[in-house]
Amino acid sequence: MNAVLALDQGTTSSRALIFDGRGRVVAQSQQAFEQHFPAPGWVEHDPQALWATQFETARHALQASGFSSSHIAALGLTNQRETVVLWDRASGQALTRAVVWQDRRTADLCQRLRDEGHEEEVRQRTGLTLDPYFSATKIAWWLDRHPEWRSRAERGELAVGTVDTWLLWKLTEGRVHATDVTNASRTLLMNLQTGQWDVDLLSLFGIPPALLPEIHPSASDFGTTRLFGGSIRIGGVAGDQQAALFGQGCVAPGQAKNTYGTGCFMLMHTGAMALKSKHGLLTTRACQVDAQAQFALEGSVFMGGATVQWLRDGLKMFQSSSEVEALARSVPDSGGVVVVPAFTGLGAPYWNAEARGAILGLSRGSTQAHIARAALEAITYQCADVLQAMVQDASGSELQLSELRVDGGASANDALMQWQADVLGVPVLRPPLLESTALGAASLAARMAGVELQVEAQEGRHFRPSLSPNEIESRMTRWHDAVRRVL
Ligand SMILES: Nc1ncnc2c1ncn2[C@@H]1O[C@H](COP(=O)(O)OP(=O)(O)O)[C@@H](O)[C@H]1O
Ligand SMILES: O=P(O)(O)OC[C@H](O)CO
Repeated sequence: MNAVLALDQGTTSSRALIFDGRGRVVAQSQQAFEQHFPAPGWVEHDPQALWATQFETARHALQASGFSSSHIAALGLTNQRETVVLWDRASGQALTRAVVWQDRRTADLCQRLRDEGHEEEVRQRTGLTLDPYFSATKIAWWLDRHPEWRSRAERGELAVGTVDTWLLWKLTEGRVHATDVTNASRTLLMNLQTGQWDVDLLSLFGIPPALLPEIHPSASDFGTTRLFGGSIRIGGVAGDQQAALFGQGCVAPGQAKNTYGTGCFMLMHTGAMALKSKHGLLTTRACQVDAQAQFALEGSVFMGGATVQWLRDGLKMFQSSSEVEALARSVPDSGGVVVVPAFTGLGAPYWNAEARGAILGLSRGSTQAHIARAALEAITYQCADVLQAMVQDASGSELQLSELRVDGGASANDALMQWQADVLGVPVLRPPLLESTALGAASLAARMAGVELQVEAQEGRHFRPSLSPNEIESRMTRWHDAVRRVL
């Protein structure tokens, strides 16, 4: 059988999808889990909840499909990146909650390392910036506060990993402690060129090598799981944003996608070339399917769909995220209101961990609808800043961005996509299947199992830009003025 099971462990939910040989979804299951906010700026997940929801969704999807494990050619795993888990190798139990990518508790440590002059060296070696977003300072934070954990880590009794590594350990019942290059490239510990842990970086962050998993290409042998009745081969692992890039078919230099989930993550494939950004973007690994390393430029925006969650849960404007579209469309414009959703600082291209959110331009006539519209526009402006940086970085090279492919939960919002095309001045293409992340993981696994998915080309929806260059400029100027104020 050519069916493939994809597990997508995201920031707010775990999903499992079963694809047939043509890349069609034959069954799926999704479960949300609790978000923990123990202190301002802290975000944690219970590792056991990540595993339990992921395992349950896989079981449900298999049940719903009517397939048994013998029908599944391979399993592909994709995950929220940077989030780290620490566990005891003997018991397989986590020592503490996972520290999530959005968590800002290590802002001071990052600042200290910057003050000591390490920023440039870290950027050269990893392609990343010294920001609490990435895994290394989160691990250092644990070991600095728990000397006994450090001693146990040095003795090889503990294991650390991004979420893929934790789930692999669970799926293989402790037989495999591994990750792939895309996930490892988000830790601040992997040398971008060699694709291996960098001993100087391990020493800079004080991380014992015995804690870390092996790094493999994204399509490779990650062992087998026997938890679903038979034996299923795990053939693909990738961070969710790189998996989406692969799933959108962006495998050639210049092809780009933007995923609108909790955050927004725009990635442009740059082929075998690690393009260094001069405009605040990250250089990262794209999915690797053979011996050749692949690279991408990335702009990470922390508050994407999470801005809509805040309107829903924080301001109680509506019950379901999808209601934001009608509310925002009920006014012709934002009435001069600008929302800067810097709730957890600002990511690319600003990289400011201290900035906090603001609503500007309020008048007596401002309503919920104006704020909702301004919040959606803020998502599009943040992505426009990233695209602008990407175009500047790519100028002078052969990379040409002619359209932006989109996916993720919030890309279902037509208004958001139209306003996005408007401020980008570039067509936005939305495929019929928004689950590019899971499809990417499935394609990697299928490839490893030798059963390439024959995905049928299907017409997506195009959103074409409709604003004049002057209008784009005036909106972006107003946005940049607001950003300057929160910085
Ligand atoms: N119609 C919509 N308009 C705007 N935002 C939406 C819409 N539907 C979902 N969202 C937002 O998209 C996010 C969920 O997308 P998803 O891809 O499932 O995220 P993740 O993988 O980060 O968990 C949530 O933040 C939600 O508020
Ligand atoms: O879980 P998502 O889809 O919000 O993605 C999270 C990113 O991987 C964080 O870098």
